[in-house]
Amino acid sequence: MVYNKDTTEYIEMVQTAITEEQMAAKLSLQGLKLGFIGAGNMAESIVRGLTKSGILSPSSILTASIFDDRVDLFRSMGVEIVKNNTQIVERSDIVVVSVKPQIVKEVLLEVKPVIRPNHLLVSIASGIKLKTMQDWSGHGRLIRVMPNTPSAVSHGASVMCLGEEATDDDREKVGSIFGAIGKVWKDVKEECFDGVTGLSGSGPAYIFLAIEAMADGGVAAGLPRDLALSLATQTVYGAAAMVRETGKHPGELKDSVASPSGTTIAAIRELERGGFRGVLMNAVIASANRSRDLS
Ligand SMILES: NC(=O)C1=CN([C@@H]2O[C@H](COP(=O)(O)OP(=O)(O)OC[C@H]3O[C@@H](n4cnc5c(N)ncnc54)[C@H](O)[C@@H]3O)[C@@H](O)[C@H]2O)C=CC1
Ligand SMILES: O=C(O)[C@@H]1CCC=N1
Repeated sequence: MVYNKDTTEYIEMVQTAITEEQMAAKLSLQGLKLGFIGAGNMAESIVRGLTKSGILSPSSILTASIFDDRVDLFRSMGVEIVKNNTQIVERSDIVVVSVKPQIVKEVLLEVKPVIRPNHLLVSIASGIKLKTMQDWSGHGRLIRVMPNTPSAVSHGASVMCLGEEATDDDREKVGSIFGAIGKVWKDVKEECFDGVTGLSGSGPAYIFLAIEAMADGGVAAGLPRDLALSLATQTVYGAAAMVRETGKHPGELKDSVASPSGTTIAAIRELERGGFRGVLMNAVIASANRSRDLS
C-alpha cells in the first residue's frame, strides 16, 4: 500500500514513526475489541507491548480481574475493566484466554453460554490442545498461541496454530496482534507446541537466570554490582543480536571469541565441565514434558 502524503494515516505514520506494515495492521484492527480472561503476567506483557506499538489503543482492550491490585494495574494502562468473564466475551471480538491451564476448563464452561459464531477465541495456555478447547467451549473458531514475556518490550517470540473453524482473516488479525509485539510464526503444527513452550515460552527465565549468574560472577571477580549487571545484560543482548544479524552459526561466533590459550577457552572448559549445554537442553525438555503433562 502506498500512502498519499495528505492522508491522516500518512501523517500519523510520520508523527509516530511506525512502519507502513504496522499502519496496515493497525487499520485492519480498527474498531476491534480485544478481551483478556485472566489479567496475569502474560496478559500484562501483551497489553504493554500492544500499547507501546500503537496498533491498538488501550481503550480497545478489556479485562476483568478477581484481584484488586491487578485491576488497578490494568486500569492504569488505560484498559477497560468490566465486571466478569461473561462481560468480557459479550463486549469483545477476540477473546484471549490467559488463565493458568488448570483454570481454562472452568472459565470456558462459565462463558460458553455467551460465545457467538462471530467470536474468535485465542488460547495462550500451555499444554491445552485446540481439540480440548473446542470440546470445553463448544466453539471451533479458535487459535492457539504460545507467546513469551519479552512481548512487553516488543521483542516477543510467538507461534500460532489455527483451529478448524478459524478463517484466513482471523489468522491475519491475530498475526498482526502478535507481530506488533515481536516475531510471530503463524503456521506452526500443534505437535510442536510443547517444544515451543520449553524453548521460547519458558526460555526468557533461563536467560534471566544466566544474566543474574554472570553478574554474580562479575561481582565475585571484584566488579561493582551495578556495572556487573549492566555488562551482563548488554553482553547477552549483543550476543543474541549477533546471531540474528550475521546469520552465522553460534559455534562459529563462539570460536571467534576464544583465542588460543586465552581467557575464553579457559571459561568454556569450566562450562563444559559443569555440563552447561546438557543442563540447558534438559531444561527445555523438562518444560516441554511439563507442558505435555498439562494436556
Ligand atoms: N508467564 C509466561 O511467561 C507465559 C504464560 N503463558 C500462559 O499464560 C497463562 C497465564 O500465565 P501467567 O500470566 O503467567 O499466570 P498468572 O497467574 O500471572 O495469571 C493468571 C491470572 O488469571 C487470574 N484468574 C484466576 N482465576 C480466574 C478466573 N476464574 N477468571 C478470570 N481470571 C482468573 C488470576 O487472578 C491471574 O491474574 C497460562 O496458561 C500460561 O501457560 C504462556 C506463555 C508465557
Ligand atoms: O511457566 C509456565 O507454566 C508458563 C508457560 C510458559 C511460560 N510460563
